[in-house]
Amino acid sequence: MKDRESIPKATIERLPLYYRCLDKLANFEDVDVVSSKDLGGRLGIPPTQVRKDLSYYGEFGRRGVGYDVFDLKRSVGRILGVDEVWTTILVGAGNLGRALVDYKGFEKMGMKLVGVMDADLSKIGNKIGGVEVQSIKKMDEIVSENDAKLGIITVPTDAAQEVADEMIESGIKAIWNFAPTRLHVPEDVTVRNEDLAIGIVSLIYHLSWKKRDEEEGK
Ligand SMILES: NC(=O)c1ccc[n+]([C@@H]2O[C@H](COP(=O)([O-])OP(=O)(O)OC[C@H]3O[C@@H](n4cnc5c(N)ncnc54)[C@H](O)[C@@H]3O)[C@@H](O)[C@H]2O)c1
Repeated sequence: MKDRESIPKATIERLPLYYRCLDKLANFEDVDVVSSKDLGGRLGIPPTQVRKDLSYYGEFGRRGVGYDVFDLKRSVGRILGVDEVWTTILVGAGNLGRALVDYKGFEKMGMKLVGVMDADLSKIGNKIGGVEVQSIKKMDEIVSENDAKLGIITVPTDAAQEVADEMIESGIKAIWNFAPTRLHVPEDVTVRNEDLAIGIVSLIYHLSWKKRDEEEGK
């Protein structure tokens, strides 16, 4: 494997796409061998890019034959770390929190939800996606009992930093943040911000410029 620091961020972000596609090929389409052209074609990624991305991590597949789907899925899974179970907590059992807890697809990516917490007393004891909502006061206990390292934040913006601080204090090392705000965290904590509004606004931007061009007869 190449020096980890030299691997482009874009390559790392494509790995989960390869993994999901390989999982589909192996488990739902019974495909044994796949070429970089076919794998890339399914994802809209040029085959040269597929080969380059994988080459950062070693030698996979055989020239002229392709990749063994099962082997490559296992290798990419290992590279990503999704072959392990990552115990996870979620804070904020509201609309978005509920939707995320209900989605079972994350389990395939190694995520195991061990606790859902909220500050609203009326929500404590309710079950969402089969998981009982617990008090935010139980965070330390839940994190240490389950050795949780991953935290998901689905609270309103003004509560996000406070929740992040509590998570870090209790031992969480990676945060998936859905609140549209920048979190301040120590260097050894990784944050991924998922700002859903950015996606829709960028679509609206394109629609709006197309409309303006049409109005001007361009
Ligand atoms: N709902 C969506 O589709 C959506 C889309 C984009 C972004 N978001 C963002 O996700 C976050 C949640 O949105 P939502 O629609 O689910 O809100 P919501 O109001 O339905 O849920 C928020 C939950 O957080 C809990 N909460 C508030 N403060 C807390 C604290 N200090 N500790 C623990 N729990 C606390 C509330 O009791 C509530 O259950 C917001 O930051 C929002 O901007 C939501």
